[in-house]
Amino acid sequence: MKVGNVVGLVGWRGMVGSVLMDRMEAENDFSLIEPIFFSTSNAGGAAPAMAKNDKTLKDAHDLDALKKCDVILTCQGGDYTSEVFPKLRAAGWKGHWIDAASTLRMNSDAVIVLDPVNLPVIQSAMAKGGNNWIGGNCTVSCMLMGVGALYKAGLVEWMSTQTYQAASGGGAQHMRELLTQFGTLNAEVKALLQDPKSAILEIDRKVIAKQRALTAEETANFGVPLGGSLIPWIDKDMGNGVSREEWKGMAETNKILGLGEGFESAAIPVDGFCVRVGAMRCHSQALTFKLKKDVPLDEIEAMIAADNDWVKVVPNNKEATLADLTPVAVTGTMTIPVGRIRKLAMGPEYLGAFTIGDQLLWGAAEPLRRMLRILLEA
Ligand SMILES: NC(=O)C1=CN([C@@H]2O[C@H](COP(=O)(O)OP(=O)(O)OC[C@H]3O[C@@H](n4cnc5c(N)ncnc54)[C@H](OP(=O)(O)O)[C@@H]3O)[C@@H](O)[C@H]2O)C=CC1
Ligand SMILES: N[C@@H](CC(=O)OP(=O)(O)O)C(=O)O
Repeated sequence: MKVGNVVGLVGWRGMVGSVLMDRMEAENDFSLIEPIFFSTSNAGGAAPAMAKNDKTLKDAHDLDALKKCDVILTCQGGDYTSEVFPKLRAAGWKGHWIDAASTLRMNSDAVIVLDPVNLPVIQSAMAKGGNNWIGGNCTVSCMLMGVGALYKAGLVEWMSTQTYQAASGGGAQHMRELLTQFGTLNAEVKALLQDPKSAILEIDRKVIAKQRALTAEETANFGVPLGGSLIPWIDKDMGNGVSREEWKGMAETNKILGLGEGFESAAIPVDGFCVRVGAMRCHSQALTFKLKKDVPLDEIEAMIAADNDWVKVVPNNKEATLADLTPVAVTGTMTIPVGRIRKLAMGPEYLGAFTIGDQLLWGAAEPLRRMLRILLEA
């Protein structure tokens, strides 16, 4: 059935929402829709420049206003989803709900959308009348954009991930906190740094003393210092030694691929450690695969490179890695580089790879934008 073009946009001025708006403008998506802009804080205020006929912000809690939309696209966060979505459905709204928050992801009537990887899963749900389309966890989406080819080819027996996740995953305040900490540490040793004869161990002593002395205010978001350190725990404690971010790795990877519970084929084991590092907005990850058979490296590289328009195989040498396989190189781009691809010492079925993605683009905004296009063009 043709989907109408009245699209309610909630959370459009947040960090994820702003990236989404930029991408929608760049891809001319607004030419296809009649946007209605919602706000949780400024109903009645002026909508942004992309508004067409309706130039006033609507109240994002006004069910009657929301019900007028054919599609609602929200980047407002999980609390908003938990509060508004059930009420809207209970009120009989049958429109399409596209959401960046994790709240509904594992519901049986929701699809985790990442169309370059799981268009068949999306199309099958659409054919059955599905109307809940949820963006995946950023780490999982970026990983599958990079190495989805190996899963599609049925080659993966299991995968282990070791992540290096950026501050942006926590939100805008976390990015600010990281930079503030870097500044504080630099200020602490500025004079010593300017003196080329100063002792590095004295600098080191002053830095660690300052890190340990950071106030509760200076670590309000991460809880402990991140500048010059790392945090090997992301998201909630599942109570069984696994962080929620690590749990999502297996749960969401399989759901995106249409494997495991509710599907015909068994889930593929995915496990590892998720670590917050002092990068700004790119999530990086080192991957270890146990393949089902020994496949030559050149075939693996060709398979990965041909999978989608955004993945880029980076030759496994130092020069190419430093040029193309860092968060600094990838930030703000749609490219998903996959490098350091090599067979590991454990045997010919063991494959290593390293991949990076901008967690606000492929990790959050882009799969939602593309889902909107899929609905509008159906
Ligand atoms: N950050 C991330 O990496 C990812 C986030 N997500 C999901 O997206 C949700 C939103 O995340 P994120 O975009 O980081 O959240 P933000 O905090 O940047 O924005 C969320 C909302 O906060 C309100 N807000 C209050 N003050 C400001 C301000 N100064 N500037 C902008 N907005 C403000 C806005 O609502 P209003 O206009 O109504 O006042 C805005 O829509 C998350 O809760 C999560 O569910 C998903 C994947 C990744
Ligand atoms: N948890 C991710 C960011 C995020 O929002 O994830 P999710 O969409 O799964 O809640 C991180 O901190 O890097």
